[in-house]
Amino acid sequence: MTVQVFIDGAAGTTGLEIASRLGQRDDLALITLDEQRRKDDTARAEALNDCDIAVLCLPDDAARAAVAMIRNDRTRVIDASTAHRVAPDWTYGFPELCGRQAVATARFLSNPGCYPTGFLALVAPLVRDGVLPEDWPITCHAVSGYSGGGKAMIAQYEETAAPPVFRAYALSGGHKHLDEMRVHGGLVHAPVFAPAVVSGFRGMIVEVPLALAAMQGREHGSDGPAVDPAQIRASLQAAYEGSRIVRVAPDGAAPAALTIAADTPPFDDMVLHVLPSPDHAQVRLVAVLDNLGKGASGAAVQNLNLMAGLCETAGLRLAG
Ligand SMILES: NC(=O)C1=CN([C@@H]2O[C@H](COP(=O)(O)OP(=O)(O)OC[C@H]3O[C@@H](n4cnc5c(N)ncnc54)[C@H](OP(=O)(O)O)[C@@H]3O)[C@@H](O)[C@H]2O)C=CC1
Ligand SMILES: CC(=O)N[C@@H](CCC(=O)OP(=O)(O)O)C(=O)O
Repeated sequence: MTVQVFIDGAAGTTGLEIASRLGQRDDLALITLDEQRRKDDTARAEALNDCDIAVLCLPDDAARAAVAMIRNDRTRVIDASTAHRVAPDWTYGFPELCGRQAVATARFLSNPGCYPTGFLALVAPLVRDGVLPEDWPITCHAVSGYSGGGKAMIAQYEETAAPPVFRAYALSGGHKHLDEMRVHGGLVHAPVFAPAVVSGFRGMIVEVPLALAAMQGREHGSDGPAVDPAQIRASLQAAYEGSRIVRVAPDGAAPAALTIAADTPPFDDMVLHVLPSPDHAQVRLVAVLDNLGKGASGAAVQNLNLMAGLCETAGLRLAG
């Protein structure tokens, strides 16, 4: 039987990219609402209750309201918003970290945030494997394309004469992703999070620098085992072994730069770099991903495929 999918918020940035990924598929049928009805609650409630899987690409409050409109015990939900990411009765939709089976059987699934996807891919396996203590003081620097801010930010960048080329924000802390990073990272403390937006459309670089030597001999005890970049690499390689989506860049000389081209097409893979200093006293962990690929829309399609029992990567634009 063909799986019926309804994208609530299909005219938005994330929704459009999901629809374009699903457009050529014949194993799924899309329920669509025209421009006049896409924000009509009666039409939305009908679609939400008629579909097998609803993908919510809405602001947080609208996503909560959409879930409340579901009156049956059958419709399954993938929520791309922040609303349910640390809710205890929701499954966190990061199959490489939380398990494909958990995703495949989820009724209510929360799609990870874009920055947390890069952050958690780098940090969660290390904490889980005991390579990093759960109370390590972690910092995360990240740079996103402006599509990360949705339609409103796209308009700011594309309809303003001279938008900023670089915009650091969340300067007083309190970013909406902090809880998600802490909880799913297995961390005691939320990271110090320093995000920025640049004037390219898509893509993001998320970095977690670790001062390995500086931390030895402090609260973790001078006799404690040193954290070595080789252990970090081994933990990440084991976590993503066999994944076609998340991979660890080969060991060797660090690239001169990590870049995302201004006109880069959508991409769904995420590459993790382990970049130690020559003396291994420091390491920079860096994730390169598309905020609208593994950071949102591609991840939603991956989760949808697992939930519907379809090929995990069908419909994702994967290189190879
Ligand atoms: N952009 C990104 O890179 C990422 C986004 N997300 C999350 O995905 C969600 C959607 O984000 P994004 O696509 O960027 O946002 P957009 O603003 O681009 O799209 C949101 C869409 O939801 C529609 N909408 C708002 N309220 C309602 C409502 N009550 N009923 C029906 N439709 C409604 C909007 O309508 P209208 O067109 O009229 O404004 C718009 O089309 C957000 O929660 C965001 O946090 C997650 C990861 C990354
Ligand atoms: C560039 C930009 O503004 N990014 C957004 C995060 C992207 C997003 O919409 O958040 P989710 O990934 O949680 O859905 C922000 O920092 O609030």
